[in-house]
Amino acid sequence: MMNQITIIGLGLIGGSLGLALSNSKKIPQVVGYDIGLSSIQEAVAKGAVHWGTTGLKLAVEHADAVLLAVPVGQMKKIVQNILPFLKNHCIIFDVGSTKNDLLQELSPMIPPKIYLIGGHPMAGSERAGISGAHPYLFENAIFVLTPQGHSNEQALKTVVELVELVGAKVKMMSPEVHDQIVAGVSHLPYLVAVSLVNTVHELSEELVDAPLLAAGGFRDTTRIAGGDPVMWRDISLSNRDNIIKMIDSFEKHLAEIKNTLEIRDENNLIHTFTQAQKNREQIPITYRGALPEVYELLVTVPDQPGMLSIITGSLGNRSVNISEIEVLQVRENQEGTIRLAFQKKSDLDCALDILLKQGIPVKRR
Ligand SMILES: NC(=O)c1ccc[n+]([C@@H]2O[C@H](COP(=O)([O-])OP(=O)(O)OC[C@H]3O[C@@H](n4cnc5c(N)ncnc54)[C@H](O)[C@@H]3O)[C@@H](O)[C@H]2O)c1
Ligand SMILES: O=C(O)C(=O)C[C@]1(C(=O)O)C=C[C@@H](O)C=C1
Repeated sequence: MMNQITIIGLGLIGGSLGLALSNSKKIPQVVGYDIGLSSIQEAVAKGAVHWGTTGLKLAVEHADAVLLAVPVGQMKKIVQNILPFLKNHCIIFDVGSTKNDLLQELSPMIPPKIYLIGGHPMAGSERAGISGAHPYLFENAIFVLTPQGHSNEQALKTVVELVELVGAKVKMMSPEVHDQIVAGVSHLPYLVAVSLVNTVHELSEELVDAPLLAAGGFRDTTRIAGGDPVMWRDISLSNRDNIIKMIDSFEKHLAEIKNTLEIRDENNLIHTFTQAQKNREQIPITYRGALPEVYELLVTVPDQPGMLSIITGSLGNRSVNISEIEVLQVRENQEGTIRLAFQKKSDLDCALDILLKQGIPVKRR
């Protein structure tokens, strides 16, 4: 396929792509570059890259493709710095969360015989850095590609193959449409989560027990607020206009609910909530990016060391394949709940049987 891919930015996304590509054994040289020496060391130790360097020329001069996985605000500077070292027909492939501004900024810099293809994996996490990297992060995720002028058929085919190699599914669209959509499905949720966390913080200054009562609903709706502020600053500024439109729309919906409450309009409340319930059910469940179709169990376990390995060990011994594990414990030193998800119903049935026989409290979700 190609001999060398260089990943610039060995954080959550670069590290995860490196792990998936290295594990595939289809790319002889997966090379890493980062400004942080410790990220390079960890990436090499984890097997995300075959070797890494803080020397930019060394990192990219033999690369068939350079994968940019740094915050959006860093991309332009990096492209400027690597261009003099790239060989002809090298593909620059970025995975930034916004596309239109970024590609407009990068495109004029790209010389003939160098290709530029924009991409965005719709999978990630609130955890920044290589420590959160995972080889299966992109499994079944949608991976948007926004090829434009500085591409050709062969370069695009290569990038599609790379995306499929990491387990993701390609979706082509224009950078403009991509940015309009992610303003709603990704950027607005982050900003709402931020506002929610800060609102409850204010409340807790007055009512100190507020955090104690914050349970699943609060946790589920605010997880993303734990994301890296620098990454989100860059995303927010780069997709500013679309985000502002989405905030306007969100404010309108919230204002309608506020008004309905002020006039105590019971019917309208039911109408709005029912509509939301139906709309959420309509989100496709086939892909990981939306709501994955999984079979779930909730396991109640005492907060003791080793419980997770006892559970996973007993399921593993019987070849039950767990697709997701989530610790739902809200407070330390108390009984906690673990959510186990399976892709096959037969795995769920088997897990239920094994855990019940061990006297572990478990129920279907
Ligand atoms: N986190 C997500 O959920 C997610 C999902 C899809 C796409 N993205 C996009 O992927 C990109 C990377 O995000 P991430 O979550 O991996 O961030 P991260 O903070 O985990 O990793 C970024 C890495 O880039 C390095 N870096 C920063 N500036 C650099 C520079 N000038 N030169 C070399 N290395 C540099 C950092 O040291 C760090 O290791 C961003 O553009 C982000 O918008 C993120
Ligand atoms: O935290 C997650 O689960 C994510 O997938 C993060 C998420 C998202 O909003 O969906 C965040 C930003 C990226 O550009 C893509 C994905």
